[in-house]
Amino acid sequence: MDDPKSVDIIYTKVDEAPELASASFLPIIRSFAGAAGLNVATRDISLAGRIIAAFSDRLTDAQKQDDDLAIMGQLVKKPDANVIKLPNISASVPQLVAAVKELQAQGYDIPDYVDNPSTDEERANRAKFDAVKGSAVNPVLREGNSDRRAAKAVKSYAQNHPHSMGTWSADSKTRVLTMGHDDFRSNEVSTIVTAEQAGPAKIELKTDSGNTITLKEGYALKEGSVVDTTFMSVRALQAFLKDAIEKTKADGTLFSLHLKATMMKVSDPILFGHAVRAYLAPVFEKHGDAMAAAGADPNLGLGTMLDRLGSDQAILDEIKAVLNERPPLYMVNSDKGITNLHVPSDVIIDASMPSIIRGGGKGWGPDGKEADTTCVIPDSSYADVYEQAIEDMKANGALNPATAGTVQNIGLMAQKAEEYGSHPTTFEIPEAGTVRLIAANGDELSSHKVEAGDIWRSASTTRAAIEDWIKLAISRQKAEGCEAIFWLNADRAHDAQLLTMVRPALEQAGAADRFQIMAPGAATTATFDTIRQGKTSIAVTGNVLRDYLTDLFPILELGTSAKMLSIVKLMDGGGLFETGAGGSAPKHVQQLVEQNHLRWDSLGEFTALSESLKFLADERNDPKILALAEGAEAATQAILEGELSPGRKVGQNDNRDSHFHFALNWAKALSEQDRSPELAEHFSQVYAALSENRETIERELKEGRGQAVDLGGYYHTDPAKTAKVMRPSATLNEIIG
Ligand SMILES: NC(=O)C1=CN([C@@H]2O[C@H](COP(=O)(O)OP(=O)(O)OC[C@H]3O[C@@H](n4cnc5c(N)ncnc54)[C@H](OP(=O)(O)O)[C@@H]3O)[C@@H](O)[C@H]2O)C=CC1
Ligand SMILES: O=C(O)CCC(=O)C(=O)O
Ligand SMILES: [Mg+2]
Repeated sequence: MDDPKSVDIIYTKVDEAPELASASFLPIIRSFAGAAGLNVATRDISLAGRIIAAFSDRLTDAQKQDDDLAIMGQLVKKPDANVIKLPNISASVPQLVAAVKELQAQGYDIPDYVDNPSTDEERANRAKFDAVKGSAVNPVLREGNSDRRAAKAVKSYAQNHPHSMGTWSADSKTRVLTMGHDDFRSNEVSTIVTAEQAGPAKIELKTDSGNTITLKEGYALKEGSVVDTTFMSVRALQAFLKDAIEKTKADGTLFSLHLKATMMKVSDPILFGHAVRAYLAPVFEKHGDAMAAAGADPNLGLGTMLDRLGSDQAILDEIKAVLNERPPLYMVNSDKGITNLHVPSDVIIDASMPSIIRGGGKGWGPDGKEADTTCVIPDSSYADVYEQAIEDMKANGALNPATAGTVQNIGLMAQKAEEYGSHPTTFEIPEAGTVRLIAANGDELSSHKVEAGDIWRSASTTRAAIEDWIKLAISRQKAEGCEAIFWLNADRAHDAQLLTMVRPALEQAGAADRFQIMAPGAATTATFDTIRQGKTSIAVTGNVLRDYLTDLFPILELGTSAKMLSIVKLMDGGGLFETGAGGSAPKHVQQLVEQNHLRWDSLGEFTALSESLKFLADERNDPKILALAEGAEAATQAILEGELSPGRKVGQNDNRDSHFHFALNWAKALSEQDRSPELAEHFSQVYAALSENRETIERELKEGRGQAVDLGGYYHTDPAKTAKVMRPSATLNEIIG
């Protein structure tokens, strides 16, 4: 890491496909920004980097790393923060275990991840792993609300080059099943913290056997925060899952479960485990003890269970038999036999449901064929969005990306808003009793009667975050002048509290007539109606729907959420520019390793880069930086118009080729602008060198395509090996260098 005093932009170091792309693209950015005197530094928020930082006390000096995530957590609260954030792995336990294994093999003294820690040391290590697990990065960096939309050029490109869509038929058997009672949605209690109640609250379980267990002390509640508590009844969940399996069997569809085990890292792995247990119920009934003894924990997924059962043929045969008689499972990879229930983080609802909807309601079955799918979404808080989307497809057919309008999103995300901030206050209840949330002044804010195994949680959202979100919505609606809907349900406890702030704020701003307020299901139908007419709608939503909708609509409109502009206006004045709205595409890494082709599209990085530079230019009133920003925008446009984005197959252009063309067009634009004669002079030389050597560079970039490559690791790759693969053109490197 460079001298922090001279850092202008932080570009995050992450994992998987986006990190491979950075190996090629970041040297180009640094070279171009360097010409304007800017220093682009990196901070490591990768899974491997976070593990190394957490256990640095056990490592050699050469292996140690700073806790870059903690440093960035401070940075985003400073007014001059300017961060380009790429997607990083939010690790499930199987991913975490694999990363640890890889680091150990590379000579790092990282302890094993222990399922059931029994000594103080194991418990201390486990606490460190728990902090690294799941969506551990985004909540720390996202100190602002979210503004996600497709840039105009990106949207019109998608309309002119529509991606493939599956066909929907009115008699598709695909549907959503959700609980609708005894779940998080129906048990929710919500309140706004008063001045007297503010301060450290307490969460207590008074057991039916007469004991008091303190689940949490020092739960900091601020005046004006909306605080929710709720729980999922495990008894109702088990009955629901049993029934869902039977209904799926009767329908003759695939069984698929959709959760967010990464972002809801405490609750959703438990829900996932219940689903695995329900699906394999006959095996657990017969062999429960032997499976527990082997560590075949359903929360970790069928994949880990099968590994741990090793060669226990009797149980393995039994599992096989049950898989055969149950409804067929929706497959993550039917060639490799990886099911929906194998790894909790393989089926992430924000990406998995849109993919089914884009595909005409189809999923892949164990026979490698497409089939209608029953989509099991246990909690009913947001399930009706997907239900209504499916109904809309059945009634009106697939969305046409050539003519569809667009949905933008303004999401309430700042300061660990809503459910995504609830991990430290989520508990699997050890014993039947009553859970109470008690404010600092002793007021009881909520009380829930629970049973052993129920999942209880509390989430809070600060008034400052809510007010900032409403302001952002008002200013974006003003800028677009289009339809804008607050996706809030007056009949849901939490939303009703938000509405007590939203309605007066809109009135006060004189904007009430420019916004509608609709429950999520109705808003879904209305929004599809709007975009089917080619118009724009702004969805103003809470944190979870921010996540869901910014994959759902982009995947239908653009084919992927990787192309989205994703801006987080930090509440303390800085800017966080996320690259796209999607994930880190593990399949793309596999293709690179096997065929030396990286189909990752860096359009998200391109648009984030110009936004970050624009922000900096504005802040410093610096024409040189503005020239860089506008040049980057022109280069992005040239990539789109020239159809220079990566293709899916080896032999086509890949990620590296697109970076070369980006550099070429960026240099061209800079050589032609008149904001900075100095930059024009410098980049006319760069442009001349790149264009004169174009054929050589293109040939060098394509050498070795089709052959397997070695990156020296998966989670912790070897920088020299990666650079060799991702920067194969000596000519380009020399010009850029
Ligand atoms: N902001 C963040 O930090 C986020 C992180 N994640 C993490 O990412 C990992 C993978 O998540 P997953 O849900 O599979 O999502 P991904 O977005 O990685 O994958 C879904 C599919 O989207 C397509 N895709 C995504 N990005 C691109 C791109 N830049 N160019 C071209 N195609 C793209 C790919 O389709 P195809 O294979 O057809 O080419 C890919 O397989 C997980 O570890 C998850 O926790 C997930 C979401 C956001
Ligand atoms: O933090 C994560 O795990 C994923 C984030 C995500 O999906 C999103 O913000 O859209
Ligand atoms: Mg998402």
